[in-house]
Amino acid sequence: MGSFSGICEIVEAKEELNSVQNSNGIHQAISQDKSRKSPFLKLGSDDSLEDDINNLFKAINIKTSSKVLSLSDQAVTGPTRKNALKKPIGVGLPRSPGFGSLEPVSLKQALRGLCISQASEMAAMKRLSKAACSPRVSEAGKIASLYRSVVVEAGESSGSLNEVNRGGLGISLMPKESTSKSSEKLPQYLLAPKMKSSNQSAHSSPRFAGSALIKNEITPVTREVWNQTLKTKSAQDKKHATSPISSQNSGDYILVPRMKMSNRSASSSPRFALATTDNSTRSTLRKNEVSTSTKVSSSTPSELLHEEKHLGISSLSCRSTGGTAELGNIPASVRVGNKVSATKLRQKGRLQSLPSSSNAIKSNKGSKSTRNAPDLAKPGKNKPIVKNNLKKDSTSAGSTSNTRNEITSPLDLANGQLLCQRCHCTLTNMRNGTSRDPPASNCASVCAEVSSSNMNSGASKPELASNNSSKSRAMVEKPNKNSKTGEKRHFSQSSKSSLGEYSRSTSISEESNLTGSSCGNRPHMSKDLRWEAIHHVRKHDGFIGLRHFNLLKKLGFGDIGTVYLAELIGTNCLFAIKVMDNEFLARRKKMSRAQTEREILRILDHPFLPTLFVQFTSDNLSCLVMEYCPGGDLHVLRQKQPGRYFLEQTARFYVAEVLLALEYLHMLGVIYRDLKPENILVREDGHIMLTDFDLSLRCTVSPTLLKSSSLSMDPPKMSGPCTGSSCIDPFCIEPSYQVACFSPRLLPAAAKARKLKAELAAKVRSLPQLVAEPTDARSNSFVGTHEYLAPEIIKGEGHGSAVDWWTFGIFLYELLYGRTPFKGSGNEETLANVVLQTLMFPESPLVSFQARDLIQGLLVKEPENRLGSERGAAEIKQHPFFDGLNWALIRCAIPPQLPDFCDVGIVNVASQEMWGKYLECGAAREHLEFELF
Ligand SMILES: Nc1ncnc2c1ncn2[C@@H]1O[C@H](COP(=O)(O)OP(=O)(O)OP(=O)(O)O)[C@@H](O)[C@H]1O
Repeated sequence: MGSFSGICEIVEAKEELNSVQNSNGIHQAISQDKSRKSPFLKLGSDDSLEDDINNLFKAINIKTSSKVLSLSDQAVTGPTRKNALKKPIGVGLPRSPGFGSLEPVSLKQALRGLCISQASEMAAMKRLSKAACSPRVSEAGKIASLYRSVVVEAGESSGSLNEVNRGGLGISLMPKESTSKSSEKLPQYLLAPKMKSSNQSAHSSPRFAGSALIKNEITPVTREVWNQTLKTKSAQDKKHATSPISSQNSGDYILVPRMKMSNRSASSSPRFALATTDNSTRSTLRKNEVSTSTKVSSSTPSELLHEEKHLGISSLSCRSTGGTAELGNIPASVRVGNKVSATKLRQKGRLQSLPSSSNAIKSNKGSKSTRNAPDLAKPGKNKPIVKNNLKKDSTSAGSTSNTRNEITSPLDLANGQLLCQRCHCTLTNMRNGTSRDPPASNCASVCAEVSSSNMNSGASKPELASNNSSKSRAMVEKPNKNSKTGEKRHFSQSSKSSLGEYSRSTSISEESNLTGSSCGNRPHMSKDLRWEAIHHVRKHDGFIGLRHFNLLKKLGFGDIGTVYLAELIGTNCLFAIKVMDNEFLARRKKMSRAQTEREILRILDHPFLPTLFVQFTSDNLSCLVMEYCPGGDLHVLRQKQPGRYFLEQTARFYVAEVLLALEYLHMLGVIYRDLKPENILVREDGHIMLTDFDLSLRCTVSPTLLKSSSLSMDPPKMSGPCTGSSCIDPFCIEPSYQVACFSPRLLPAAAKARKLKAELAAKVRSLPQLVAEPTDARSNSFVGTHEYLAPEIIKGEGHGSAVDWWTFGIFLYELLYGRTPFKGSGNEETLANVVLQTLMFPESPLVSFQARDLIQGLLVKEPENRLGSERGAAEIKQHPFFDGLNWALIRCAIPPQLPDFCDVGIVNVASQEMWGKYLECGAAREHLEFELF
């Protein structure tokens, strides 16, 4: 009867099951059934034999069901469970005439019914197993999503944590070991088909493992995940406890592993955030190193000492940090990075144990004087026109080296300071109340601002972070309250133009850069925290001067001044300060050069040109505070290459960036006139920076939009696979100079793509072009460097912007061949060669036809026939040598090599009065500057 099936039966059966489970015996079950007088048993109570059989069947059913239930009890809930309970019983009953029927049944019928019942039972068990598995899987999914959510939550501020723990989560849901162990206990017929498949299948095996079983299996693994998560979290928490600021930057501490996964991110321009795995990792570590050094240089005692002495320049002292003890709290990736940094720092510390004079000399390795040392031995090598002896100072060298050697870690946690991995600023422990200095909160806001902006920027977060880490350092230390001295007066006497005022005035650009805008007036650097740092100092002290900087190292010296690496006191901001002695300049009639440079620097805003942060005059020293480039210059870099020349792809990268810089300068009406590898510095990210504008010529320029009709003079194209410039990869290596017969056989699709690309490139070429070439500019100055002088300059015919394309040709030649094309045994011979000698290419190294063709086009002696003379950079950019290069994305491209960072040496200048002693001027390859008219 149908009326006896259903919930009632199930409920009854369940109760029975509990009893059976407890009693472990059929007889007991039967007796209990009897004693309970269940309705089910009542049905067959009239016939003793059939009654017994029924009881027997029932007991069997119950026992079998109990197994199912015992296994599935915890796993199966709700409807599934009901079905599971119902079916083994409910299925058997209606089919068995004896069960649920008042009609008497024969033994045969009963036995048949038993068979049917058992078969049904097995089928039901199978179904149950499926039913049990399915929720299990979904529960596993739930657990997975739960963990995900937890992990996401834990790593909300750190994307890479998510990555890391997602990996862990995946593993946690595949408890192979426990699965196999559990499986061993199961009947073979249940296991075999399931266990052959994946782990997921193993979960589905009819072990009827409920959620508890799943939990048991997963727990050991998930515990690991949890532990990892918690460890990371606790490390973060501790960091947070150390500084609330760090919470916003916490993600940075795990950027290292994440960045390993990223493709093309920070290492190109940090700002533009693209770099490969290795590059980004290297970049990160190197940034750590740099930041470490920076941190060292900004140690508080030094600054206090500095403040006490009221000096613009002081010896540097460093304290031992307690960071090592705290490293356990830092994620491994960070620890590794910092270990590397610390190790390198210690090495640097050893280096710094040399007297400062040695440092100065060492540091000048990359400077012009030292760079040309090998060349000086050669006959006819240009000598500097003005070269003062290098002033050596050994004052407080010992103390400096000692203190530097004490440094162990950039993470100064013991002192409540952390080095922010995002902006490399020092994070002061605010939560512990150790920070009482207003600038700390300023840093907090600065960091918060950058952090939040970075957070908001989605995928580009790490890249932006790495960008800021390399470029920006915020201030945290307390201001120099005693520094409002004479310099302030200087600042109040602003003078913008006259040389007389120049010697006693202060910054023009300081005002323009800082007033009313914390971001300065350089859009491409607007996010740079160095603006904030300078702004803060100026706001606090009312001015900014030499006394606000710690000199760390002499970077080099040129014709008109000496360049130092300097740190803005109380911050971790590094700058290159060019210091020029006004008296010296006036004496040597070089004031105008200095002024030209200053004026040009003030208007620059380009990724491949220096940013002038501030300028001021202190004690008759004119100072330009600029971006610091830690990678040395291309002259030094070239010397380090095998064969002392660059590979063509490398050279192409550098000349392409230089070309963009020159194009920009020309658009501003600046003819550079002094292009040479020495003036091209390598940034931390491997991109270039064109410096040194004291020989530049300012002129007017009228940009012209050339229509397609006037662009018919496309340079001859070479046969080669890549003829288009539509590739999104700025440096996709599709050598257009590849000879067709060496090309791999092309698939039709590839050929089609190439054709499309070529067509697109043709269309791009036919678009109107903006040409801003100062073609009318003329100068009769005899300026430049002998080997780079254009023929028209030597001949004194007057020159214009085409001289930059000549020097560009010499520059490319030198990068590719390791020497300049017209170099003679002496300056005279060199000049004669430039005018008279035909351009020759050495057989070795092998250089592509395209490169040689470009050089040939540039080194045309008549400026009017020279490539670029008509349409400037736009013309040159279209040369096949640059085919396949995406100019718009070049600053996002991965540089050919990352620079070796110079040691942050220390110049121990005892007092500001000694600045003059450190001002040296000289030249490596002789600069010529004779105003003829
Ligand atoms: N921003 C910078 N970052 C790192 N190093 C720099 C920076 N600016 C200059 N230098 C180093 O200082 C040296 C001298 O600088 P610079 O050439 O600008 O001085 P100069 O007196 O104008 O020289 P020149 O004789 O070419 O006119 C450079 O060769 C370079 O090594």
